Amino acid sequence: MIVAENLTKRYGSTTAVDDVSFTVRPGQVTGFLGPNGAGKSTTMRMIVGLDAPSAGRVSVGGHRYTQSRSPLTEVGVLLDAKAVHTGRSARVHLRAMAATHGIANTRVDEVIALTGLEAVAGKRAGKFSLGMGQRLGIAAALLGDPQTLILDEPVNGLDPEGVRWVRQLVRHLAGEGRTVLLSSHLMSEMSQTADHVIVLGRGRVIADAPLPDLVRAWTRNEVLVRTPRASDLAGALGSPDVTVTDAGDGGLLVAGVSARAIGDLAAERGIPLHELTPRTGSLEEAYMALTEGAVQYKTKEIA
Ligand SMILES: Nc1ncnc2c1ncn2[C@@H]1O[C@H](COP(=O)(O)OP(=O)(O)OP(=O)(O)O)[C@@H](O)[C@H]1O
Repeated sequence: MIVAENLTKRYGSTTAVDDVSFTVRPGQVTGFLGPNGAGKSTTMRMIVGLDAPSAGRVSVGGHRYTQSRSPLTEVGVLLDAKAVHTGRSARVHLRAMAATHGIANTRVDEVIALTGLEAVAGKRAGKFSLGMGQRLGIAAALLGDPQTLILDEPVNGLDPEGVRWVRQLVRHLAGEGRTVLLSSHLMSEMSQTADHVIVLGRGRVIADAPLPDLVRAWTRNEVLVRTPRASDLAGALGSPDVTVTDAGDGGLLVAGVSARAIGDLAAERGIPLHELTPRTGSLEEAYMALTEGAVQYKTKEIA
């Protein structure tokens, strides 16, 4: 369990993390989301003691990470995959890490196999591609078989097979009862991976909820309807709670009423339906709505 209480980090006049409190629970994958510069990495660095909070506190497994006698076996961390780039081979790098914690070389071989690095384990890690470096960072995080995993953008640079592997891995680890905190900007990936999400915006927590609840709260369910009598159906649906918009190509997007109710109404009025498709909102839509006012680096809308 990770517990942050009123965590704050200031760099000069910039407040990178502003009075942030949250709990990351075991047995589930918690996604850590937010626009660029929202404070995710800074928060993660404070969790593992790489940055000292300006105010507040954070504990992992009931105590401060820096007070841990055996950090590698308690918390697996992937913060900056580039930080592992080294003149040593991947295997030697992992063995050196393992030696500091009395971890056997057989475990090094295990994590090399688990992360698909066997073919390149003898090569200099400094020559690794982005994806290989990322796999090595994940191997290092798993080395001590830790109860808690903190992974900052673990799928960055991975190929589709690697992305899927990370998803399956973290779901498996959470299924074993571990605590997993994972950041990513890839919303479709996050929606398949996380059970719970914490969203930061300009250094503050702007959402902390189970993923399905967040999507439900910040998106609206719509129904795509196609009928040759669109204006008749739109008229029949007319009510202050229902919005009907033209979806083009003879289609209507209807919000505020279920697909079943639309189907029943159409049948009652003898209006033929050619399509009736419920559309549930996505995490990406929810995220965009939620962070609209918290995006620091806005891009120009492409017409
Ligand atoms: N060492 C530092 N010195 C000064 N400012 C910093 C430092 N580290 C981070 N910041 C600032 O703190 C804010 C939060 O940055 P942080 O890297 O934590 O955001 P993030 O959510 O991880 O962003 P990204 O998604 O781009 O990785 C930013 O405004 C950043 O410029």
